[in-house]
Amino acid sequence: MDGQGAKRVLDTILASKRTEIAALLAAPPPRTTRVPSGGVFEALRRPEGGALRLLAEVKLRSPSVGALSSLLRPAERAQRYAEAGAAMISVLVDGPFFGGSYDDLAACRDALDAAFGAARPKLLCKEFILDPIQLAMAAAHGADAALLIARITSAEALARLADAARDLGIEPFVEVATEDELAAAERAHARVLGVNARDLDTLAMDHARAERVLTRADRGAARVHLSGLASPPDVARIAQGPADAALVGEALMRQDDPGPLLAAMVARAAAR
Ligand SMILES: O=P(O)(O)OC[C@@H](O)[C@@H](O)c1c[nH]c2ccccc12
Repeated sequence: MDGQGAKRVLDTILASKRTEIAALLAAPPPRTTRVPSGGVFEALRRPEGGALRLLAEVKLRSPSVGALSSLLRPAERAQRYAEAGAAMISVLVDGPFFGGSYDDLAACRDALDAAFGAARPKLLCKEFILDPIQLAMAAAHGADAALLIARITSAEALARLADAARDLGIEPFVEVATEDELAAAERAHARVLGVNARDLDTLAMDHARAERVLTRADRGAARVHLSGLASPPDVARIAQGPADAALVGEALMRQDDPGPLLAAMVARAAAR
């Protein structure tokens, strides 16, 4: 896909979200017994001399690569990720473009609670969030954190969404790609920052830009490298840099059994 095609996809996704939001607002508010756990910042923060934390993603497909492995159901996959040492599991809940759902998130949460109790990895709800109703859905379906993408909102809206997330007890996980977006994230008081090496408008990968933005980010934040990591040596390279944590999606989603690859990545996350 070229840059213009990618931009059109993002615009199409956002238009579809506005329709979904209208439907969510018209429906009865979500009810739940699931409670966010807190502790997301601490789970992602790398102690001095400690290992890079790893986040593993459940993403059944994506607009740029198409279908990925769906042999394991999301909840089974989340358990493999937890067994292999993921600090956090990111679940795509967008349906039309990424093949996910809020029910997938809830199934992951319930399976992890049953298998690991309080020692379970944290859960990140990944969605294109434009309205607080999506945050309420994330919390009701078991998220501990929700992705807020600086690229798709104004700085003011980003700060309001971050406050709304905190009011629900979930951690705003703010994704940025550029220095301007970083400034907006910092104004929203984000303490968990994801720096996407892939530009959402063009889909172009730029690891040098990601490292630069990560280096400029507040050292008090948990700083997460997002996208483009394919192998244990890629993880070892990020572990040498400024990031506290790194997120891996597609490479794990190409595996019918992601356990061995994630375990090998965790083993290479140690040294700085
Ligand atoms: O599959 P990759 O290259 O490992 O990247 C994962 C993750 O960063 C990517 O899925 C992502 C980052 N930001 C997003 C926003 C929406 C949807 C998806 C994403």
